[in-house]
Amino acid sequence: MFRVAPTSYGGRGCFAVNAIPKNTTIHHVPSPFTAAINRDFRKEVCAYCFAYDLGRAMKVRLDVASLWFCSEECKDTWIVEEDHACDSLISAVLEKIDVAVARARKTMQSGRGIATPSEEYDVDYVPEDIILDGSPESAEEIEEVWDSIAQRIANSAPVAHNPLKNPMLKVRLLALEEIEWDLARLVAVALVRKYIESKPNSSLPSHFSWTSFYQLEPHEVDLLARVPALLESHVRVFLLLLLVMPSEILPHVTVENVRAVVAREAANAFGIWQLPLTSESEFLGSAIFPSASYFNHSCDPNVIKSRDGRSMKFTTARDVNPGEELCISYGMMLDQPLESRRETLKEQWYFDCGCDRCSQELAEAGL
Ligand SMILES: C[S@@+](CC[C@H](N)C(=O)[O-])C[C@H]1O[C@@H](n2cnc3c(N)ncnc32)[C@H](O)[C@@H]1O
Repeated sequence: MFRVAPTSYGGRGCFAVNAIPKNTTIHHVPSPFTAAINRDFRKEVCAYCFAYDLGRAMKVRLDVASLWFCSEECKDTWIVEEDHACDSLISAVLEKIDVAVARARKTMQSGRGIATPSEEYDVDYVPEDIILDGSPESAEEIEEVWDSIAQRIANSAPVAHNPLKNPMLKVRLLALEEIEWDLARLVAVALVRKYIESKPNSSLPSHFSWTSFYQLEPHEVDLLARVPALLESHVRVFLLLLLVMPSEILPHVTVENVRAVVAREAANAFGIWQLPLTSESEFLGSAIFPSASYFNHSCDPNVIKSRDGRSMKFTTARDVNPGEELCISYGMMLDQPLESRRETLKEQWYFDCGCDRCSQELAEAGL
């Protein structure tokens, strides 16, 4: 129905191959490649269908990992579709992250100082001066920070059951901030998918494919230019994952792969919003649906995106001609005047909007 091809103004986009009538579902993605519910909502949002009941706690909890569900059915379906499809590694890694972070944060809060996050960590990679000094000012500085992290890791041999050499540093490292904790979960699931896809005879469905995810446009430099402090967060997430990931996934916990995820999460993730969607809806988390990330934004979109449970659906808002680009709206800014609309897009998605409506309004304003 549509194909992905280059646009004249903003990378690749989706173009109708044939005429498409209004109200046609042109794309449906059953489940995210990776997603994370924001920490504040973890107990209030179903980890399978993303239902949110005005702040009421979900009734059903998975025994391992901090995952709550609105029903036994959602829990059982999540176990089969998500966890079993990935050798039960998703629940295992989420549990390991949560135990390590929660324990380290408790230790920090209590001021007790020394913590032993887990006896089972078999790596002792943590560089001693990991708490970065200042913010990166250019792409080169970002490279330098990651190069130095990668080098130090390459130089420190993993030692099985090494006693923690610098326990306070590890506690500081593991006591992630809320958004880092969410990001660690999102990155961890992506790396589990990568590991599963790399196994011989892997039969993961295409929406779980790391290869497809990797083809998305990275936005690391844009993101760090806007929020430089996130570089330290990315490094902390990387080091945490090195410390907690199970041995079979550890080879995939590389600087390159972790950067690949955080760089693609920016500007490609879809918000998980409270439904029905209104300007008052709570922002519950983020999800990545790689095949849906090729839709560019238009301030006069011909496609409506909608979430149904954990799936995303894309439906034409009007009749579309063959060859016409299919565009969605990235956010709720369409009612705003030209200038503030363009500011929002620049601030949140890092681009100067090249859509027809903006071009026309810019020309009318003599800009
Ligand atoms: C989710 S991706 C869309 C697919 C992207 N064009 C690609 O090639 O991968 C979002 C990025 O596409 C570009 N983009 C999307 N809509 C645009 C628009 N209206 N004007 C200019 N660039 C746009 C921006 O670079 C934006 O950060």
